[in-house]
Amino acid sequence: MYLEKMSLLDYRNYATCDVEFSKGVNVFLGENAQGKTNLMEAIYVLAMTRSHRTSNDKELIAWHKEFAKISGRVQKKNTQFPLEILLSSKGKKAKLNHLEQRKLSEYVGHLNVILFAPEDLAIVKGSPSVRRRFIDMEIGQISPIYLHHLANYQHVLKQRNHYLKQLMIGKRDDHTFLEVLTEQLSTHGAHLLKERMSFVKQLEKWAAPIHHEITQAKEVLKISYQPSVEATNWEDVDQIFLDLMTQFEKGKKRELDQGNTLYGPHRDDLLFFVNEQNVQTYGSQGQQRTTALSIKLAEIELIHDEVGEYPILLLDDVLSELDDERQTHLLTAIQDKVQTFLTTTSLDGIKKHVLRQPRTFIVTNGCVELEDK
Ligand SMILES: Nc1ncnc2c1ncn2[C@@H]1O[C@H](COP(=O)(O)OP(=O)(O)OP(=O)(O)O)[C@@H](O)[C@H]1O
Repeated sequence: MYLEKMSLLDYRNYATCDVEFSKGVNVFLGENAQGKTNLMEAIYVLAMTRSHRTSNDKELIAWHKEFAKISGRVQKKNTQFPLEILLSSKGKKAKLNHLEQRKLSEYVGHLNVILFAPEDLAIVKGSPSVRRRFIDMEIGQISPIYLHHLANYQHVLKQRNHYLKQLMIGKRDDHTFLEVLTEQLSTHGAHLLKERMSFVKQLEKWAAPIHHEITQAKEVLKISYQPSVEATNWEDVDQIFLDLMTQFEKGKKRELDQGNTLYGPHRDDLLFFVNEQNVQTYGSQGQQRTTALSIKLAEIELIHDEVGEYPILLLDDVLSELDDERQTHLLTAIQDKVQTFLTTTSLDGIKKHVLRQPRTFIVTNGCVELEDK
């Protein structure tokens, strides 16, 4: 799949902008703070309905404006369609084929995107919440039902935490409602866990050989999901539900003492091991970078496997951060099959010969122009 064109209206520092992209490599070249990342972000929002940089949609609207619009046209093997996102202080609307989608989860997944930015090192180095968000965003792209369970899980979790606090401070003493919430949480939680376990297995299947190759067979990458609840069979959603319920029963006193939900997918983590050592704790900066790169490249293959088409790839400010070998590996892996967008302040540090006929855009103060050849 590829994004044929995109238009912006009052998006960040763009008043208006219309760009037609190449199916291959697109380069956004410009000085600092001109709007290169804003363009990448707009593509990401068009695909995912939310930014990778902020959870506050108001920041995306140009200063002193009421609303912002991003529209684009997607080409797939057998179909093509327009997408549109409208952002306003009242909320956002997502249109697929000019029709507003009632649920954002029904919109997400029509344009698949993988973003690789320097912050992605946090998937390896950062806190468990970063990794949980990563898993949720990536599975959400290939499974709308996952997003449905996730939204419900988060809603019930909030309610349950609030109710546990009220029980803790003695404002309530009826445990029947807690049981109802526990059952609902376990229902949605079981679906999340089943999908996460299967996703992590797939991710490892694709990432391990890529990592092996980038490190010239020196390193073996393993990825392990760390659940806060033990289940007897991760492929059986009913069994996971029962195991969650059992854990809540066992841990009831602890939860009531702390007024908080202590088990379930919102407490889980993902660990990366290189040659059997936890790369977050013991890995060098280089090993952590390679791990992040392997994961991103694996995701491209994973989406292709699930969806039948390659996603588009956004490389925000990462190419110059990679050494020659990793750069070559990345660019060769995507060549001719993945539509790629990359930002840079200079093409100097970039292996231009590997980039076959890129389309270069000059970005200056919220304006995008095709480079004169
Ligand atoms: N809501 C907004 N309205 C208007 N301008 C905004 C808004 N949000 C950010 N900006 C402006 O966008 C510019 C930053 O753009 P962006 O983050 O895309 O920079 P960049 O070209 O990627 O730079 P760098 O190379 O430093 O990463 C800044 O000048 C900032 O003031």
